[in-house]
Amino acid sequence: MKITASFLQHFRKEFIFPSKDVTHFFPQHMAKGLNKMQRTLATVDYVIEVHDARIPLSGRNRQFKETLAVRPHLLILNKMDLTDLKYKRNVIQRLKANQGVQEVVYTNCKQEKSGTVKTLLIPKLTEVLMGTARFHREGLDHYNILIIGLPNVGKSSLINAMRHLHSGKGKATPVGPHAGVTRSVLEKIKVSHSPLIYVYDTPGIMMPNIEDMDVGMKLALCGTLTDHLVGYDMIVDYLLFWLNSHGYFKYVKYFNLSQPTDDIFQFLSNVAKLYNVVEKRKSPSGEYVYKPNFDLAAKYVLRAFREGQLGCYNLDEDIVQSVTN
Ligand SMILES: Nc1nc2c(ncn2[C@@H]2O[C@H](COP(=O)(O)OP(=O)(O)OP(=O)(O)O)[C@@H](O)[C@H]2O)c(=O)[nH]1
Repeated sequence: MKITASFLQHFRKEFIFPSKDVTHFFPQHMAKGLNKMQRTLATVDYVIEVHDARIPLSGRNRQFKETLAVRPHLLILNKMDLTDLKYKRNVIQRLKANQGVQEVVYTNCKQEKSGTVKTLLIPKLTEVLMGTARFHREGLDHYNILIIGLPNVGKSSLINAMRHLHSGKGKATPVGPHAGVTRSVLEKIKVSHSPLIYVYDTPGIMMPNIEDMDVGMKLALCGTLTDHLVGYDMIVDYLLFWLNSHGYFKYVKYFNLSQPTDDIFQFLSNVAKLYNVVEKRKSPSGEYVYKPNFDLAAKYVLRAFREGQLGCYNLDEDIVQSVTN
């Protein structure tokens, strides 16, 4: 069966990504954060940028340098448990060659049992800190680090994992599945004794860089934008398009379908039936009609994707391949 690209067919020409609306929900929150960040910078030695490993090349805000006046040296690609690691080497090469990143570390901050923060991040951080010029903070016995990144990429989870590693203390920075959870006041947390490293509790939230619709939809798929502003069914339609056009059909079995489909309405109807999210309504003639709840069905699909149930993907795999081939 030939799977066509439904998203392209239906929307590419007519659909303009609602980037303004989507990013407008952040301004107050982000403006405050930026203000705080800028005031904090005088006492910051180093900036760590966190990004989602499923979109290693898309959506990063490259204005970090101007906004923060400190160059982020270390890029953390978090949620490595959800990405396709066969592209890891090429992604790192590409980031270093084309995006001016000096160091890249992959982490999984959700299941820190896997030890990525302890075994990969802390040693790398120590190494880069030792080799970094300290500007006006020369001679001080401790390092201050500011963590920045787009909403929902795992900044608070990273701080919690570092805090836990060092002190055995549990969660203190709020973590949530939706974009824009962190709001608290800046506080310093000790995350390493030797060298003495502190991390600012409130991670800096940056505006995503939505270059085009593909990038916007990938950001939405990873939960970096506000779902309801983009539209649940729209995000799922993009997901279906992406999976089909890359030949990934794990979703067929997961949602009990008989075959792949590029029809978003048929797909969501099936999911709605499977999860029993069908509304019963009385028609004007008195008969009952059953209407699938597309929004709820789409939420189930998104949750499955974001938990890795539909497979682990690098949504930038085309860009990575186009460079390395
Ligand atoms: N699978 C997986 N999920 C993660 C990982 N790190 C964080 N998460 C989840 O991603 C979601 C967002 O995590 P947060 O730590 O709140 O992200 P944040 O960047 O601080 O979010 P904002 O406060 O919105 O900026 C939560 O549901 C976390 O449990 C990871 O490495 N793997």
